[in-house]
Amino acid sequence: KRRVSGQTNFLLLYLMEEISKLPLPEAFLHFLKENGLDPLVYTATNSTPRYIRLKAGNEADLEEIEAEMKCKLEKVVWLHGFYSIPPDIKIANSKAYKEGKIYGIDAASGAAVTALNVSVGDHVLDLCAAPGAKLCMILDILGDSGSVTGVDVARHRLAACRTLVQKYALGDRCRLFVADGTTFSLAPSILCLASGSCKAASQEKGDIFREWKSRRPWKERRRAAKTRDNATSELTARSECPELIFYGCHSGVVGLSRNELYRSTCDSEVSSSGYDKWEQSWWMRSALMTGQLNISRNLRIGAGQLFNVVYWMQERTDNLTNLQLKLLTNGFRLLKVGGSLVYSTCSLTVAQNEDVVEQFLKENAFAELQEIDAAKDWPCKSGRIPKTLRFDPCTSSTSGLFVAKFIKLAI
Ligand SMILES: C[S@@+](CC[C@H](N)C(=O)[O-])C[C@H]1O[C@@H](n2cnc3c(N)ncnc32)[C@H](O)[C@@H]1O
Repeated sequence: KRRVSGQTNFLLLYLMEEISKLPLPEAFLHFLKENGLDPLVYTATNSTPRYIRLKAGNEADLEEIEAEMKCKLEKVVWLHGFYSIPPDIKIANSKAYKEGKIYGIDAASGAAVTALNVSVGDHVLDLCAAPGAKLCMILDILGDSGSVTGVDVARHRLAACRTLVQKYALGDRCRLFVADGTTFSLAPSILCLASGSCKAASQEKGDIFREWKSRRPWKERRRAAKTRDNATSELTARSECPELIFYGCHSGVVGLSRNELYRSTCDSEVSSSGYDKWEQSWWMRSALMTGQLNISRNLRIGAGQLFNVVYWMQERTDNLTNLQLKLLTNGFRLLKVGGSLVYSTCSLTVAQNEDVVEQFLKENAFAELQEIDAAKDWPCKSGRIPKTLRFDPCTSSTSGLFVAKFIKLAI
């Protein structure tokens, strides 16, 4: 069985190799041109290095890690704590990875987190958090302060994120909700816990959150399953009932009653008790651009479908643009006045990036684009809107990313 699947893989690789030698279809080249994209993004052989981040406190083990992985960890000079390794090196089997000393995260993603400028004590909201590379980096920077709320609509992906924060022992100040980010509306619970009135109220009730355990009591599991059932049957139920799948002992959840935790935030409260920082990242390139890549290659086999596919791409792009706008708008609502948010996508299209930013600024008078000071030494260029950034995969040696940073001026 193993031999057959090995032969199939070999055949597939061979076919992909042969297909990639064919020229890209005209309509696809036109699409790339409209978006200012170099076709090399799709035709060049992938030599982008892999990046790892050394978890804070493990700097002294660098040589030992290199010896064990049998490769040099090249310091990324423009990004603190990041190292590059050749693309063929697998980190998953290394001792350093298993012990949680290193984790894989693209340098451009690391730059997006750096742009957020997380400071001690910040309460950060990470919308679209799974699988959690950025969330881990934020928790690592925060150390023994603040909190991070991670939200993702895909339960299995957020479960992987939970495994990650536990593996890296970063979960103390983290809570994870399966929820629709377009309607999520819970303030950082740590603020509620800090206020004496909430504490007193929670002590009066029996139904309070105790220390998180992977094995939940039967009553709680049944309640979670019920929430899940509702969530799959109705979108509104999913958005209105976030499912808490993990919380650390200092995340502010322990000691709260369910009512307190699930109390929605009204706009007037947000100005003082909303999130300090907010990060939203999007996987458009894997969902859309890779789709385009595969499709474009398939098209070379069946060019007759070209127009259907271009139409499909357009329709899909429109839907995604609307969803991104909704996510941005809701996240901005939960942000404290004076707080900042970073919006990043791995899409390289104008529709998913500059168009979303432009529309968002039009609809939100109190949002202002901010210069990302740290970026002056980064291998990126300006997006079509000043102050936005683009990491081009061809020139930045990263997987590519668009980054925009906003500040909330008022409510
Ligand atoms: C590129 S991934 C995010 C990567 C992540 N920030 C990281 O650094 O590892 C995009 C995520 O958005 C999530 N997502 C899509 N639609 C969403 C929605 N409406 N609300 C919340 N999350 C959503 C997907 O499930 C997916 O996990």
